[in-house]
Amino acid sequence: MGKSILLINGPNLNLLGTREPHIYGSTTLVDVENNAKEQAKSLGASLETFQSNHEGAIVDRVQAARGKVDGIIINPGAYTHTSVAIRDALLGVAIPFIELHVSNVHAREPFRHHSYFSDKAAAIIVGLGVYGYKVAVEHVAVNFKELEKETKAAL
Ligand SMILES: O=C1C[C@@](O)(C(=O)O)C[C@@H](O)[C@@H]1O
Repeated sequence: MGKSILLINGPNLNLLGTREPHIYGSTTLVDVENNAKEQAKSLGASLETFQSNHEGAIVDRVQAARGKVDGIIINPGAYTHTSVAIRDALLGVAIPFIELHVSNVHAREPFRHHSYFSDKAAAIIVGLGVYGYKVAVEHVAVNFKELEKETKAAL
């Protein structure tokens, strides 16, 4: 059966395409989400999208995914650097996730260098622009089962 994927974008990513385009590019979130859905479909997977500027709403959405989703792709936006609550939600539902950043956070302000997600993420994608979403969808749709097996074997 095809994978079920949840794509979550955090605060201010609704402004993608218009927000600081020199950093985040000119593709809008609607384009990113539609492309991701089409791509998932072409790989035999299904993909739902969620964007919120509110930490608790993201926690609620992650909790609602419990038992229903094979993998989460999350760009937590600024919550990357602050949110123990979203980290705990992801660990609580035990769904493997990919952490994604459009920009290379490590080449930016020092406060962006720390992430509450990276040590628990199955993979981290930074600095590929919106192309990162394409890589993430392909990885979850095609490779995630293999990855789970490898991770379990290594434990
Ligand atoms: O909102 C964002 C977007 C971001 O997650 C990125 O996609 O590059 C990087 C974060 O530091 C920032 O707060």
